Amino acid sequence: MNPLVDIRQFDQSLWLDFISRPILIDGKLQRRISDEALRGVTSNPAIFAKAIGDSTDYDAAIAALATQGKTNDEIYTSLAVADVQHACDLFRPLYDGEGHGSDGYVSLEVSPTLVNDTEGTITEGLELWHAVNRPNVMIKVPATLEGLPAIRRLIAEGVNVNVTLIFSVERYKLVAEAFLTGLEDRAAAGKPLARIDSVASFFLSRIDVLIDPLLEKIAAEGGEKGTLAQSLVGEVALASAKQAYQLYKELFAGPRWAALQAQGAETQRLLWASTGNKNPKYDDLKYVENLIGPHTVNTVPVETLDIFRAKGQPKVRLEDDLEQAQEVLRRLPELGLNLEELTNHLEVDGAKKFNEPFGKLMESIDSKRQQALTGAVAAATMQLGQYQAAVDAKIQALNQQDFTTGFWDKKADLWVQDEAGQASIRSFMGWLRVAETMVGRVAEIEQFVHEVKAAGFKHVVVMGMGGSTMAPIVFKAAFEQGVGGLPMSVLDTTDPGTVREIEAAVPLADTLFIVASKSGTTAEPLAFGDYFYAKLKELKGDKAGENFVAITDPGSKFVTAATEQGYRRIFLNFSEVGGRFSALSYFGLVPAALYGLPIGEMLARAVRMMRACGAYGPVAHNPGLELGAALGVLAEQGRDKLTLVVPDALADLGLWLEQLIAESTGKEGKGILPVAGEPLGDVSIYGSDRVFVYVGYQGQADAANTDKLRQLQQAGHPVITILMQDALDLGAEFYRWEVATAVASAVFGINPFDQPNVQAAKTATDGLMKVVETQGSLPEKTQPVARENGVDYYAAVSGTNAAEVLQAFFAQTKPGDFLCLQAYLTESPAVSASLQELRLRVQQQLHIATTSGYGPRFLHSTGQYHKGGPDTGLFVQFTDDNPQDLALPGRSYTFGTFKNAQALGDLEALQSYHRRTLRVHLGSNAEQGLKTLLAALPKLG
Ligand SMILES: O=P(O)(O)OC[C@H]1O[C@](O)(CO)[C@@H](O)[C@@H]1O
Ligand SMILES: O=C[C@H](O)[C@H](O)COP(=O)(O)O
Repeated sequence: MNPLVDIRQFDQSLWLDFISRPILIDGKLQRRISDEALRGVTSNPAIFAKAIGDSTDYDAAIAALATQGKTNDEIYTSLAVADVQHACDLFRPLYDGEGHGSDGYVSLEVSPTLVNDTEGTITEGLELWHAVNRPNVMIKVPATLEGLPAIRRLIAEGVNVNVTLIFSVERYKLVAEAFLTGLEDRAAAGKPLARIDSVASFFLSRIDVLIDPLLEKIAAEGGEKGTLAQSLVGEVALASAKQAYQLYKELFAGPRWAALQAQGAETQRLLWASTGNKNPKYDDLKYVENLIGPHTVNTVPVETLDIFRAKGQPKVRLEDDLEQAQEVLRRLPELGLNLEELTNHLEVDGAKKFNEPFGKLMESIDSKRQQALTGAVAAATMQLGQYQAAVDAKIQALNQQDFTTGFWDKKADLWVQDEAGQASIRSFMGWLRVAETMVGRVAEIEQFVHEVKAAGFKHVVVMGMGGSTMAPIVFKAAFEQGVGGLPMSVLDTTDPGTVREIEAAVPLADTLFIVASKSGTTAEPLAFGDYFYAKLKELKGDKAGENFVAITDPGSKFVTAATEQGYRRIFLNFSEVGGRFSALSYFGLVPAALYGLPIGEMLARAVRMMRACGAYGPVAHNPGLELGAALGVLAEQGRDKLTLVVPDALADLGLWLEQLIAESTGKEGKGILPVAGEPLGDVSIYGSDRVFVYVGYQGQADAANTDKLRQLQQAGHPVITILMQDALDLGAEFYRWEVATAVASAVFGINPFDQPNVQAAKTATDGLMKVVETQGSLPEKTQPVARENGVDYYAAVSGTNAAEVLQAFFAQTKPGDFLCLQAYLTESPAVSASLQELRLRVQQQLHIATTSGYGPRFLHSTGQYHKGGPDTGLFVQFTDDNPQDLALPGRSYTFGTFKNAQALGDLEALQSYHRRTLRVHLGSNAEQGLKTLLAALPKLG
């Protein structure tokens, strides 16, 4: 038995007189709707003042909006509208359902400053109606004399209206009249009347709060009047309500109403407001239990609702003792109390009660806004030596050309001149403002996180390739798991050993799997999804889908598949945001929020960087443009190896930057090669093809790196330093680097948003997989040139043993070349250490840049540069026997075969571009095989 539910049998609807972002996010409001028959929500300026002004819940959003240049009013409206929209969406099933009974509404009030302004109320009422853009919002308009014509007009416009601040039966009559006339105006204009709902909010406790002390004073004076006054104490509000209800019954009967009703009109129900008891002498449920009657609403504060749940006695009482109620109102004048005058006072006071907290709220928003505007983005120090003049000239030229304005206007001719290229560029510029859009989606994502935790999930696995998983990889390394977050793993390889490791490490039944693929067609994430879905099916049968979430573009085939498989949630990203530019969209933010990171703050920092980059008006220095111009000019002058130096915790930032820069710029034989994970060595080992970029933290000494960088700079190498305040600045840095990459691409005259040469490897892999499907295995096309100690060497160079082949392969090196290690192996500290050693030896002996990546991850990242960039790479591919291979459910091949096909396909692609390649097959033990190779490696150079 729950009184909150039982009250429904008396046709009274309970609404909640409160709203705040936390109750929207943490599932509390949803639970009240689903479990406790809550049927609507009302807000008012004082409620928002409490929710926004007295908490830090909205601070990140305020900062982001302030940075966008919004005024205090705009910030308030944006926050309130977002909450009301969110609540409307929670009530939407009720509103749309058969038993809606004119419920499912959320009310939003016009500014309390408009209480005596008819035109202002109409304008703002319509603005809010359009801004919320939900059929189940009610716009709250005060029942002042100036409010009445606004009510009529808004109703005629088809806006649902909650008339607030009604304190007397007389005024209620005028309110109902405004409603009826509004409907008649609408009918006369030939517009439909159905589903235009309105409530008349009659304020109760405030009446007693005003009148009781007056009555008590008279009572204290004694005599007959005193006795009468004593008998009326605490009775006036309820008596007014009862009389109003009788009037309601009269007004919504008879021919006038029948004519409107025939056209589908609904009555304007009475809503009991101000029903939280304010007098400790009274029962807490005084304004709830006594006002239960058919076709009425009571909007109840949280505390009162909880008391009613605990001990409420629902029963129709609204028409009890009607005569006595009349008597109460009739006899007041005998005591010299003029109810009309008194309630006028309540009206003035009511406006004040909303205006004062609203004013304080605006002051608090103002100070938070000012504070946000003082925040600066991390400065980039550029020590460019002999290149400084050329870079400055480029920046000046870009500024003269007003590049920043053109950039924000999406002028594609800043990059390429052909029409098809320009159209493609324009269609991928959604990332420019995606952070702004996501500011408005933070609450939705946080609500999802609560839902996931409430459902008992203990772990998250994000599965995808390239841009769909890079940001989560960075977050996991740069941040500790956040308070209230879930442990997170990322799967971005078809390597069976890694798949097994992840499977063994997570509690399968309690793990949420996120399949992230923009296109929804990338082979790897679909395979990961199939694999773990089959595992979950074994555990949970038809409920397997509960453990799966998709992030993909609208309309992708994957949307259909995920829907059919009953995925818990499908987040639709934005087709105009490309994979490597998607860190600040659902792809980065959903995993970040599940991991417990404050995504609102991260977005606020990103928006701050947007502002610095000219998103909201001209800027003297655009940090993204300046970095991009420097990188572009330096690359054109031969400094095309962007050597990233970072403290340990930021090591994985290199993976993200590698994809962004290499996949965007590495085409048409041009590009910037990101070199990540190469420890800094002696000045003497570096060629004149390097630019060093240090990304670290302010105030955190990193002497080993900074000393070496100083020496490099003194030796004439360009050095760029960016110092973040903390890891949350990654939001800003993602944005800075995205702009810089786009600008550097403009310097090269290329389209940064396509990846034409990635396809070559995919096509070759697809061809090989067809062979696997028909013949059962991959074709073995070539023989090794050398085979030694269980390790096979495949190359175009000749040699009779490992050392000779390695010698001959590396003998092809020219200054300005780079070594690229491609490891299609299970990632492990031992494998990584051997790869590092190989890099180090080559770097020290041949003085070339070295890169290293695990396959197939890099195929969706630096793979573009390998084939599309300049022909300066020496590629060493490592494969093994996949000793721990795994079958792929419903397919004729294993993860291992799939990975082998990817390796072989890419090798074919590299060779078709005449790249210098060496494939080393390490046999059954990759760790041992790498050591064997290192032992065989002769002195180079
Ligand atoms: O998100 P999707 O469509 O699965 O693509 C994954 C990755 O593959 C690429 O398209 C390259 O193959 C990347 O640009 C992208 O980030
Ligand atoms: O919608 C109505 C108002 O929000 C509310 O009931 C005001 O109540 P109060 O008198 O407790 O402020």
